[in-house]
Amino acid sequence: AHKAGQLQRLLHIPDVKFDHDDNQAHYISSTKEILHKGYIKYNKKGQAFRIRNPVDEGSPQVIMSKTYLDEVKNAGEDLLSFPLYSIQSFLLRLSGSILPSLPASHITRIDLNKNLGELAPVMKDECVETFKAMIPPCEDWTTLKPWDTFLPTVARITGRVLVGPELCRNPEWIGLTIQNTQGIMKHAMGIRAIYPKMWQWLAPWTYPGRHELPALRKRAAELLEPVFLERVNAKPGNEKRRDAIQWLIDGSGGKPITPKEVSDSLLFLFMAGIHSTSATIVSIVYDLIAHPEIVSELIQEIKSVQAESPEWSKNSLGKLRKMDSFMKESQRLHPVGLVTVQRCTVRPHTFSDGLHVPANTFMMFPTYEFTHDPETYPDPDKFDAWRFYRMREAGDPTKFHFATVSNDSTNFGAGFHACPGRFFVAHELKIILSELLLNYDLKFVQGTDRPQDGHHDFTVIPCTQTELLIRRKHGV
Ligand code: HEM
Repeated sequence: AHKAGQLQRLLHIPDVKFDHDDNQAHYISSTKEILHKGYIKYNKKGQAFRIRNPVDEGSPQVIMSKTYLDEVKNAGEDLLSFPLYSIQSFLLRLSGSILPSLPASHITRIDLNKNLGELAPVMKDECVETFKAMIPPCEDWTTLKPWDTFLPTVARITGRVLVGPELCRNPEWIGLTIQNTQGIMKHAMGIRAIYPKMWQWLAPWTYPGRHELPALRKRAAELLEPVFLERVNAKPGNEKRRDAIQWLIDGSGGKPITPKEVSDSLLFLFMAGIHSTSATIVSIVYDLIAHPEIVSELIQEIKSVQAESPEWSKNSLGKLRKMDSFMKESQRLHPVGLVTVQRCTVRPHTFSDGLHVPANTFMMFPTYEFTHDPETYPDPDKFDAWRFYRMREAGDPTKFHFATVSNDSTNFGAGFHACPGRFFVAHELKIILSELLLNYDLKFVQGTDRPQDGHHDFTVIPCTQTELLIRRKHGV
């Protein structure tokens, strides 16, 4: 009854389907086609459309046109909620998972961003150390799987900034953060496989995997506890550490806070940050190798910036304008998701043009289509490394940065919830790329073909199996 109910309430929104093989598997492998079809047929005319939700048949998804973006950005949390979307779509309250953490988003938005400049040299040191451990120091070509190299690199650099040197290199901590991210997906699927929607509420009592995520969270809190106690018991005059543990403790405003609360917030940040950044750098590396003509210009830019300021800072990283443009173009062509700005309606709502959506509706925007619309990005399928560099030079130099969000550039979301980690990501990627470009040569094992992305539902995954050849540059 529930299933029919929600669908019934959305029947006034046109649905878009496959002309043939309109089945679950086709949705999971080819959502991109459906989004394109609906974008052309409805979104371009300012209308929303509805598509099947392959993992939750009872909750169709509404794909909004750009004309609704400002209204969605301005809507309060009591009307359109991002945390509620995550809770409902990943069944977070049923699997024993962490929940979206407001304090974690807050300290990323405020404290991490305030400290970015000072953290840049620390991030570079961690990158150099990780490369030493991961890449053979050989001046002959050796093979390397970029996913297996850059996932740990990103985990360590991000970890260094979020949890400091003690935990960021602790293999058990790193393992827990990865298992937590994977476990959330696994258990949402597990619960859906066992229970029809109307019986899912039983999962916290009867689902066989219900103890896994809580046990993992408990262990993470135990690992954090000694570091946590050191911080809370530190003498008042001691210099404070610059990391998320400290900011979360300080942000509690003197209210008692437990290691578990802090470690849950940290697990949330690792979930938001590691996989997305790793996938992005792997795509960037593939594009770098596929377009060797841009390498020397990038190296020249790094060297001229470093000649003025040898140590990375907010200012010097900001001067890597060509690199910034190249990164944004790579993300435009190879994003980590086809849709962003996912929201769930808390109560029924009627938009200003009369579109009515009931409570509990999943809505989202087709970012891939926005960033491949020839009216906004001429020749949209062409890789043009300096596209955004030229837009900055010709137009407004404060716009079109990698970390800029606008109604034409929504890979980091939009409005209040737009990714607060995006400025950090821009720094991290520039530091990793500079290290690679200055010290290593790279090429594909066979030919020069860039590996294709994988697609699963709305997720885009760069090929994790491709092998590259790498060698240390002579004499560096
Ligand atoms: C390339 C890497 C990344 C991408 C593509 C990405 C993308 C996104 C997107 C699309 C959202 C949702 C925005 C919206 O719906 O309006 C988001 C939210 C968020 N991201 Fe990122 N992100 C990345 C890396 C990171 C990192 C490294 C961190 C932390 C250090 C982070 C922390 C967060 C947090 C805390 C939120 C929730 C914000 C809120 O609810 O207000 N992200 N991110």
